[in-house]
Amino acid sequence: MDQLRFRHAGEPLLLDSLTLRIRAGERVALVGPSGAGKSTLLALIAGLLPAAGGEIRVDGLPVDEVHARRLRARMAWIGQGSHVFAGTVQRNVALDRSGVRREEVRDALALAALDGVAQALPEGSLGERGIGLSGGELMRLALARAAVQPDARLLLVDEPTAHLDPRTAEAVIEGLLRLARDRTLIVATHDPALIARMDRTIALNARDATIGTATDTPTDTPTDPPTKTPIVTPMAPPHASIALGSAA
Ligand SMILES: Nc1ncnc2c1ncn2[C@@H]1O[C@H](COP(=O)(O)OP(=O)(O)OP(=O)(O)O)[C@@H](O)[C@H]1O
Repeated sequence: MDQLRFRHAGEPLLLDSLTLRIRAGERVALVGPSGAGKSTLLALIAGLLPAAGGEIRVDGLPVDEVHARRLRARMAWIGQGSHVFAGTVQRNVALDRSGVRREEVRDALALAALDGVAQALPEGSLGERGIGLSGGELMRLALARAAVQPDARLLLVDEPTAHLDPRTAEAVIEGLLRLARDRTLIVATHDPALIARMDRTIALNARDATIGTATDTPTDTPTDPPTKTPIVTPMAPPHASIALGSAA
């Protein structure tokens, strides 16, 4: 993205002159204090919010109304607010994709470690058996949904381990890493365990610091804690874009 600017209606500028390049297959943690704009940036990348200036490109295509439909198919949004409808976990994974094969759903459930609850009815669904799912299982349901979208090469993930106990969080992280093997991953998170598993950390500063400035840090090894002295890496032209992982 190049010189990206954004403000919520009636609010001060939240992101200013944000220039980033994310390469195909990279796993990137978007970090920063609450309110720094991590979820907002994910929504901008997804084309759910219009930028006030600058440009975001995904796989060379500008994220705008003209390309919205094509790009939507290339992205998957994974968040705790994922909607569930009345029906089993298995049906919730298949959604209304008429082309999805039974084996693909089975593989997606296995990837998200949901095979044991394939026939359960998520909480809030209207079925008779009302077994319900935990927060971690709902997050893994969102992972499994992304897994049956072969064209979704860019995973936009919002706080996948928030409010989860460490064991469940680890299961979600493992599922996410398996899913991201041949895809590009951008994850907004505060979780050091998840940050440590990413290739790179991009830190957004709070509004009262330098508005929307990003600092960019490689995450050296999985065992290293997130570094406290991020290196600012100004992007050389061509200012870029987010490239998508190639198909497996
Ligand atoms: N629809 C909206 N209208 C106005 N302001 C909004 C809207 N959505 C978010 N904001 C504000 O924009 C700022 C950034 O919010 P955002 O959710 O992107 O932050 P975040 O870094 O993801 O925070 P957290 O870590 O708490 O999830 C916050 O100050 C928030 O109150």
